[in-house]
Amino acid sequence: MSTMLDTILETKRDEVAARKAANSLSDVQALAMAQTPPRGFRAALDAKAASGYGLIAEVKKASPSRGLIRTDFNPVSHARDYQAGGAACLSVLTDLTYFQGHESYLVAARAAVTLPVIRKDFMVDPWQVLESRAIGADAILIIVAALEDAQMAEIEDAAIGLDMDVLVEVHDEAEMERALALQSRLIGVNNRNLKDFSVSFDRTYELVGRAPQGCTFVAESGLTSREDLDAMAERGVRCFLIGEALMRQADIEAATRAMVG
Ligand SMILES: O=P(O)(O)OC[C@@H](O)[C@@H](O)c1c[nH]c2ccccc12
Repeated sequence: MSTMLDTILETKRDEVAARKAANSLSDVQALAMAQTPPRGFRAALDAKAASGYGLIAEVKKASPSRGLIRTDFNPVSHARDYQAGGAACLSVLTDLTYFQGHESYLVAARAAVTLPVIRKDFMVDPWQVLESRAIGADAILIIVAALEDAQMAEIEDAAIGLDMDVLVEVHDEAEMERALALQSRLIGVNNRNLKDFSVSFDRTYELVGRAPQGCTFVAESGLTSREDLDAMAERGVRCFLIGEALMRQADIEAATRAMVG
C-alpha cells in the first residue's frame, strides 16, 4: 500500500531532480557562502528550555490532513508574532505541493526576526541541504521514516559541513535507534503518523525515556494548549514544535505567550 509519505517523497524526488537540473551547483554554492552564518538552532532551544519551554513555532499555511489552515497567511507578521510571544525558534514549511509552502516564506520570515529557522521540508538528497543554506535556513529536518541509513548520514554530513543543526524526526522505537546512530543530538518525536495522520501523545511518552543524557528532545504535532505542554513537562519534555494550534489564532503573539510565556 502506498502511503501519503510515499506519495510526498515521490513528488519530492521529481521536484529535486528538476531543481538540480535548473540550477548549477556552483551558483547554489555561491549563494550558500554569501548567506549570514547559521543562527544556533539547538542552542536557542536549549537556552529557552533551561528556564521554561523551548518552542519551535511553525509558519504553516496548510497541510494534507487539514487543508488550508490560515487564509490571511503572512509569514513576516507570523514570524514577528512568534518571536514577540516568546518562541525559541521558527519552523517554516517550504513544500509547495502538499503544504502550500514556499522558499520565499522562509527567506521573508528569517529576515523579519533574529530567531533561528528550520526549513521544514522532505529531504531526499544532500543537494537540498545546500539549497536550504542558500535560502538562509539555520537547520534542516531529517525524517527517519523517509530515508535509508546511508542517505540520512549523507544528508546529516552535508548539514554539519555547513554548520547547520539537524532535527532528526522519529515516530517509534526502531526509528529512534536509527536516529541515535547519527551525530545529531536534537531528536523530535512526531506524534502524528505521516502514514495515516493519526495523532497520539503516547508516541512522545514511549520515547522520551530512550533519549540519551544531553539530548535535546522535542515533542512535535497535535499540541493545542498550555495544559498539553504542562502534562508533557511532568514527564520531562521541555521542547515543543507547534503549528496549527497557533496558526489558527487571531492574535498569534498572545497565543504564543499563553503557550510558553
Ligand atoms: O500543526 P501541528 O499539529 O502543531 O504540527 C506541527 C509539526 O509538528 C508538523 O507540521 C510536522 C512535524 N513533522 C513534519 C514533517 C513534515 C511536515 C510537517 C511536519
